Amino acid sequence: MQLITTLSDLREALRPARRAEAAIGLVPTMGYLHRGHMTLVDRARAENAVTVVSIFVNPTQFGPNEDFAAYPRDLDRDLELCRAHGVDLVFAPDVREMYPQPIETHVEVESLSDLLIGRQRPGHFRGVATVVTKLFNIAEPTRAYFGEKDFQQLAVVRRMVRDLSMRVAIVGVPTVREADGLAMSSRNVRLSAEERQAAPVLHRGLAAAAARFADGERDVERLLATLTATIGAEPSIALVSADLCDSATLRPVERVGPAPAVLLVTARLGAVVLIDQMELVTEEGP
Ligand SMILES: Nc1ncnc2c1ncn2[C@@H]1O[C@H](COP(=O)(O)OP(=O)(O)OP(=O)(O)O)[C@@H](O)[C@H]1O
Ligand SMILES: CC(C)(CO)[C@@H](O)C(=O)[O-]
Ligand code: BAL
Repeated sequence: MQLITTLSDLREALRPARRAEAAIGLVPTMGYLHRGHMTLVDRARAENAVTVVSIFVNPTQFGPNEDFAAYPRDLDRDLELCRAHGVDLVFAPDVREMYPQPIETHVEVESLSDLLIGRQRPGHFRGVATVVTKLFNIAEPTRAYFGEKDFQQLAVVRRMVRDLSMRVAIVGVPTVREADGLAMSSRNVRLSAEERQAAPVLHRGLAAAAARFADGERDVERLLATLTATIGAEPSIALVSADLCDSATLRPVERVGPAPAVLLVTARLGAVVLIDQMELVTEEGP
């Protein structure tokens, strides 16, 4: 496995694969890797000749009062995990390498970036779409892997790739959870013991609403009431948002079905903001 920190070195390292027309899988991350990331890596390894993991805490997707500085980082531990999972190249540039001067060109998916998390984090998805475009231009992957945990981000990336005719195939990977249901996330390490104890209620709320849906409930207000009441029973959690949206457009739905819908939740536990999601798909399917 090779650790690469410059754009030119990554392009050079990928030259043999490109000459051989070998498939390149890219897993973009912000590091502090966990089993959720490694499911993306394992998928990339299974489907490509070369697997690249990028580790870059992208400053342009964090707002002024967000946790860029506090975001967990441990490159040595990340490299050990990547080595153990057979990653070929780890691309871990510093901010100066990715942004040698302030950039004036931005990518933004208009219809998907200012609602839901985009309303809570103005400019976030412009930062995400722009840095992912840079990563795609640098690595020129055959496939790129993103988690369904960041459901809105995945929708933004899919729409960007479609709109800009990018040649990369986007692969969505289901959310990986702890045994108690909490979605694995780098930010979980910042939870206090009490907050960690309370955090699984996010998943419990989603599961309770999904169970009502499976029992035939199609009324959006009732499904959201189940979600919010379950989470609201946990006093140490501040619910930021709970939405039931069309999975493709992320617009609120009046009733669920037949198009797939998704429950999206954001909550604050002390200084940590966590997100989670759960899709609701009717038997009729899409
Ligand atoms: N539990 C998980 N299951 C599936 N994919 C995940 C999971 N956690 C992260 N990912 C995916 O890994 C990629 C990198 O995410 P990132 O590095 O931001 O980690 P993270 O765990 O989402 O951290 P945080 O949410 O705290 O920023 C993203 O595509 C993300 O959706
Ligand atoms: C996709 C990504 C690596 C872009 O910085 C980040 O948003 C993330 O880790 O989800
Ligand atoms: N996966 C989350 C990326 C962020 O919070 O910036």
